[in-house]
Amino acid sequence: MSKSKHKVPQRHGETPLGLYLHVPFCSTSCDFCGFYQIQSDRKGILSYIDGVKRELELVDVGSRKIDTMFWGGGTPGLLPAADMLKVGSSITDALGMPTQEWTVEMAPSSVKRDKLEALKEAGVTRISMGIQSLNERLLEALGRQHSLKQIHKAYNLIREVGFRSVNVDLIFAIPTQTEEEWRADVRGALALQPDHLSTYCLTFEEDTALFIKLQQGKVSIDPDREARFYTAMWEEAENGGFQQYEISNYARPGHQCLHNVYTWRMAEWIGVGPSGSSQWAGSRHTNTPDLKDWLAGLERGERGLVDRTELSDGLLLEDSLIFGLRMNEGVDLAALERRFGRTLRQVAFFDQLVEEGKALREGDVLRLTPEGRMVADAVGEALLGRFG
Ligand SMILES: C[S@@+](CC[C@H](N)C(=O)[O-])C[C@H]1O[C@@H](n2cnc3c(N)ncnc32)[C@H](O)[C@@H]1O
Ligand SMILES: C[S@@+](CC[C@H](N)C(=O)[O-])C[C@H]1O[C@@H](n2cnc3c(N)ncnc32)[C@H](O)[C@@H]1O
Ligand code: SF4
Repeated sequence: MSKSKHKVPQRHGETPLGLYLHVPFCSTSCDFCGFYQIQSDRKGILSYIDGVKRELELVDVGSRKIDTMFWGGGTPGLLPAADMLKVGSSITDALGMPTQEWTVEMAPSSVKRDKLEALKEAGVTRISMGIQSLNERLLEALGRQHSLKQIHKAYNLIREVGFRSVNVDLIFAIPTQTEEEWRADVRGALALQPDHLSTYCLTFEEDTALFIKLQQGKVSIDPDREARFYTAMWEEAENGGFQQYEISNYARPGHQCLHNVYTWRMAEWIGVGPSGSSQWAGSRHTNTPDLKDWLAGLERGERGLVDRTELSDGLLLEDSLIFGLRMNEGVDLAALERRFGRTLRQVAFFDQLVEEGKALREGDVLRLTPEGRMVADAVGEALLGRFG
């Protein structure tokens, strides 16, 4: 596979604009999950649908179109088909259809034919399914509701209805998981023949069941084991013909998640729904995470924003470098110089990364080597504050 085939086209002119919709409902609470989610009930769902419509009335994008849309959660796929269609048309009536990509996250237990058909009819192009593992014991260790049988059934149904791209998510370094079990999970996921694979190292999020186990000393974190699992995944994915395009993401050519790529390139996005985050209109801001608080704010005619940070060129440059270096395409220092008016091609820190074998320089492009990608978090931390 040639590298060029993996390139995401660069947009010229306007910065791409994305819309993220947070759907906070779940039917269960997984032991690892720190995302804002609540148990679904009819009253909550109806007030949410109304809230999304109201929030969109407060978002003014002028004549701009949205390029990508991502419905994450929570479990967007938990909404009944008719409700998904209502939310979808509130968005497309207000902002138009996304011009390039529309992803909806589904958990295997929420996948139903009528929902998939409704989503396809509405214009969804990409389904992302959190399978997490193909090992029943590990699914249980994660507190997941679905079985292996449900994964296969849900995946086959998604393929039958037919979407342009299908992603599956896997988690690794789960307590008690062996390296061979992890390799088997990657091979098993690739055998499904998805277009995209996301692999996440298990993180212990505060207030989750697994975090409590960590505090009680019942499970532990081993960075060396995580590094071994990371390398194993890399080998298995490459053997299976998948190329990494970002630290956690692999895709067949032409199937990278554009919504994510644009956020890593520091484009603009608007987050709608409780806990939705935006990079928009000169600031980074997050909606209040609580459904009731979010609705109360909308009643008063406001989006209830918390954590507001004004965007500065320094912040955007720093994040363009941190997130850009996590992608295999790396960063084009000359392009960033043009965008931010800063000298970047002669920065000693980048030369040092090259000397240490952590990065490669090809003309104006700086990208991490495999060794560099293993320590991408540390590289990112070292970049903090350098350009602010
Ligand atoms: C918003 S979540 C959930 C999507 C969907 N509700 C589901 O469970 O299938 C998106 C993905 O993030 C990953 N994830 C969430 N919490 C994680 C954690 N603590 N450690 C590693 N990966 C995590 C999982 O792979 C999950 O599928
Ligand atoms: C975790 S990623 C990818 C999930 C999956 N692996 C895939 O490939 O579809 C989900 C996307 O949702 C966005 N996202 C997640 N939570 C968000 C929030 N609260 N506000 C805004 N965007 C969010 C992330 O920035 C990212 O672009
Ligand atoms: S992983 Fe998905 S299904 Fe599980 S609690 Fe989190 S959002 Fe809900």
